[in-house]
Amino acid sequence: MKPIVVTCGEPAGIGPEIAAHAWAALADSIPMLWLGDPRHLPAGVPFEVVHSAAQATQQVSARALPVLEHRFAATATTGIPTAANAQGVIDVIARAVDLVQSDQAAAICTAPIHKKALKDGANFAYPGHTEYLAALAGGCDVVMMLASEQLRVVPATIHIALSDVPTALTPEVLRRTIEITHTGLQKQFGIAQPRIAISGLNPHAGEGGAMGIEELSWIAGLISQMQTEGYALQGPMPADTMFHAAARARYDAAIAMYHDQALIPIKTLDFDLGVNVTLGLPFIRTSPDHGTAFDIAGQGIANPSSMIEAIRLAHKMATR
Ligand SMILES: NC(=O)c1ccc[n+]([C@@H]2O[C@H](COP(=O)([O-])OP(=O)(O)OC[C@H]3O[C@@H](n4cnc5c(N)ncnc54)[C@H](O)[C@@H]3O)[C@@H](O)[C@H]2O)c1
Ligand SMILES: N[C@H](C(=O)O)[C@H](O)COP(=O)(O)O
Repeated sequence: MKPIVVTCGEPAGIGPEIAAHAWAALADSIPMLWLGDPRHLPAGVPFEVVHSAAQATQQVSARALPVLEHRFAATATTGIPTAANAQGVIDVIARAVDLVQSDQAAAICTAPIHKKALKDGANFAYPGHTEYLAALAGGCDVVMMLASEQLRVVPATIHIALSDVPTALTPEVLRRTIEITHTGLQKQFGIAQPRIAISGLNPHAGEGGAMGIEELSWIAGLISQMQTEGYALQGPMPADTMFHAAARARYDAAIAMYHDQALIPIKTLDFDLGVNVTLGLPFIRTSPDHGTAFDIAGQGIANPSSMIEAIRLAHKMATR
């Protein structure tokens, strides 16, 4: 099987150490290839430089972390991003996409990036991996899903200011989010008839127009229309009461209207095991659900569980 390519992410963050832990946990079962600068790996991690994805064999993996070297401008200081390294972080993501699109790798698992460090250091034009990967894939429509055993959530708008949400959230955007989520649940999660719950935008889903009008003016109508087209949808539901255990049992994924409405419930329920999956790409991409954690980088205390789950899920999707 082709390896899962794991990007280094921000070298000043916890990405390199959790990738090393993930290799130690998964080396027997999942071939992986770390793409980055070996100078950024924690001291003592056994690694072996390979020159192509094909060389990242199970035999190599059994004795060391296979590394496809990507030379960065500088070494890294844990907890403090180096501006000169920002372009390397961006280039590694693009190189990983090349590997998967040329069929040399089975999937991509990205370690966390620090968005502001990339913007400050290299004028990175994208607010996150999700948007950058969509551009690298030729400008396809994508959605960001965070998934765990307990919950799958998708925000209809992603990395934008809260004040921009009501304008950015249009019937076209919500329809596309529902369509991509539905297809992703079928193809990547193997759910034949996905049930999708959709939140309202306003408190109490607008409470009949008393607390906002978007639910009445178009969200409910779009949901009804798409139900007649065969989608198994519920909503608009008040966001505050759609994430308790009994409610979660009634759907396969929840679509919320903005970033925190979707991500607070899953990171509260399952921060250690949540996985970020981009749906709509022509290749598989997963990521841990947490960020660069500068406050604990280099201390050996970062929990690798979300990274391990992200690699496992990428492998499961690739072999489905
Ligand atoms: N996939 C990604 O690239 C990704 C995901 C989320 C956040 N980010 C970025 O990461 C940067 C920092 O974001 P943040 O501070 O909001 O969130 P964060 O997830 O980096 O940290 C939040 C808190 O959780 C702790 N934490 C995070 N991961 C942990 C782990 N594996 N083990 C133990 N504790 C852990 C941190 O120490 C911190 O206290 C931002 O630039 C953000 O955009 C990137
Ligand atoms: N929005 C995500 C989160 O808060 O977990 C995170 O920033 C990752 O986004 P990308 O995968 O687009 O970098």
